[in-house]
Amino acid sequence: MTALSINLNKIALIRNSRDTEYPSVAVHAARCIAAGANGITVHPRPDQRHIRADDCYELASMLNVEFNIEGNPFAPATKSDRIGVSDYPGFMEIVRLTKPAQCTLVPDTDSQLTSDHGFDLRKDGDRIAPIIAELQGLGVRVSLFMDPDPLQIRLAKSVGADRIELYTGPYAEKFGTPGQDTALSQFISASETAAELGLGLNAGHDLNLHNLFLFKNSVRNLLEVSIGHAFTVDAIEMGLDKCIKAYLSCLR
Ligand SMILES: CC(=O)[C@@H](O)[C@H](O)COP(=O)(O)O
Ligand SMILES: NCC(=O)COP(=O)(O)O
Repeated sequence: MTALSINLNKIALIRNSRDTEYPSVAVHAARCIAAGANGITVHPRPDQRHIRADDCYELASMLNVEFNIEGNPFAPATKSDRIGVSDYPGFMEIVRLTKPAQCTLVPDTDSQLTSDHGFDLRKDGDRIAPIIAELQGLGVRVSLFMDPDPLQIRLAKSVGADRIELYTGPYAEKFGTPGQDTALSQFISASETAAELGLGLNAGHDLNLHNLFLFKNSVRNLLEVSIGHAFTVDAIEMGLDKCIKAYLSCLR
């Protein structure tokens, strides 16, 4: 079964647009879980534009499903500019304090609009390896955000990752166009490389109710998808419970 992990970034984005605690990220997480979500994902960025360090602490204290924290391991500590909002202690400090089931390392720069590429481990492998070892020493499963590049996936294995998360933006972009099958074939071969190496396979970014079923039924051994952007809009249109069930039905 492929686990559905709901990314709550966009709920936090709405919350942060006013000086209020509504909507509560924790309450929304509980509602997603009650509706059948298998996990919760957050991506605390240094500017705390959406998910804050405080959200991570609260979620870590309450979740009874897999908690996946995504981010750049080199993201530095920053000062909060909002009254009542804690400073951002640095990505690795958040993970040390919360010890989630899984940490997905993502090579985002601090100013990026969103995540839009995987690691280049030829460049970053040497400095990522000790971080992976530290997290695993804390009992945290480590996944690396990767492009569907077999060479890079082999390097992910060599630096000790437990899993990779395939960045599915390029697949989503080509879905429904003449380039769809070529794009998908890259992810299929990447999944076969991961399976050959014994790397667990996750996937995420721009997955939705239109493109998820084909992806899930094309790649091998997909363990988890993390979905937030499209899910949030779909839930507004369909209702949360119905939306969770619609996404789960794509994963059966
Ligand atoms: C790593 C990834 O693809 C997403 O999980 C990421 O969290 C999206 O970040 P934003 O929600 O800030 O666009
Ligand atoms: N890792 C992908 C994720 O958590 C959510 O990505 P998106 O569905 O918001 O594009």
